[in-house]
Amino acid sequence: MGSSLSHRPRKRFGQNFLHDAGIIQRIVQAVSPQPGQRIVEIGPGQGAITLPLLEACGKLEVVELDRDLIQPLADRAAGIGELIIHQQDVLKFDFGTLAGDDRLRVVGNLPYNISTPLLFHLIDQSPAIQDMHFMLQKEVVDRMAAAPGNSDYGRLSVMIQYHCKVDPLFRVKPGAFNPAPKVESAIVRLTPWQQPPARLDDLASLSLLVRTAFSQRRKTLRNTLKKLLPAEQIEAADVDPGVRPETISLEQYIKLANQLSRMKTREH
Ligand SMILES: C[S@@+](CC[C@H](N)C(=O)[O-])C[C@H]1O[C@@H](n2cnc3c(N)ncnc32)[C@H](O)[C@@H]1O
Repeated sequence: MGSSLSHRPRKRFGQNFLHDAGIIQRIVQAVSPQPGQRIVEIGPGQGAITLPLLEACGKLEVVELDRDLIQPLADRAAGIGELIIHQQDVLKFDFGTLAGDDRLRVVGNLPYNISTPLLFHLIDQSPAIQDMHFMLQKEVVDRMAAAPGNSDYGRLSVMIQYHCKVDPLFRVKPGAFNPAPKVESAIVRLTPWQQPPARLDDLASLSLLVRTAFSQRRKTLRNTLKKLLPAEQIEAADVDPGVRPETISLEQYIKLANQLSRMKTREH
């Protein structure tokens, strides 16, 4: 245990360790781990959430990049339950290799510097996931949960909401961590939809369209989507080409994406 206590948090790994027992308890209660469930934790660090999760479910897999944290973590888990540690970069981790029969539950106080690419990496695998509970920068949670018309509404909102139901749970103050981050944090629950919210012909079209639309938030769709979808095609999807990207709902983006797929098919 001595070596873990002397570990100096590493900024490049986004290490802000949770020490507030009340917050740790609230997170574990929100996850509500049950014996036998397949749970994977991203970035266990010194085990703040890992150990109570392990205690509740008896077996846990974790993905941690920092080699120096592995042995102290294994030592702490000894006698509590079966902890399987993958010393790897989670952005390259194939969650499919963990797949048994039940869908995975994913938990993590995420390194904030990789949170957006990590969310996109995970939603690609969402059919294999039952739910995810994450600590993130509060502002990222606000963007994930934002509705059309809100200034936080953007690419992250549309793409996450296409895959998952987003439930912001509670806020966490910087003082709950060591070292304290500069920003406020929040816990969010993401539950992948069993059925997509509307019929989408292909995900690549939605992704391209949303990225292009929000590349210039202040311009109208007519202007930003010019090279992808002419105004009459936007109208054909029942969307007004004269409006800005932040006013378009997920269902409307799906209609536009289907229009784009149809055009691509016609061109080939
Ligand atoms: C914010 S800390 C959280 C630590 C611990 N779960 C806690 O709540 O105290 C983020 C953790 O993710 C790990 N990490 C950073 N980048 C990672 C990556 N690319 N893949 C896996 N783990 C990573 C860090 O080493 C660190 O342990």
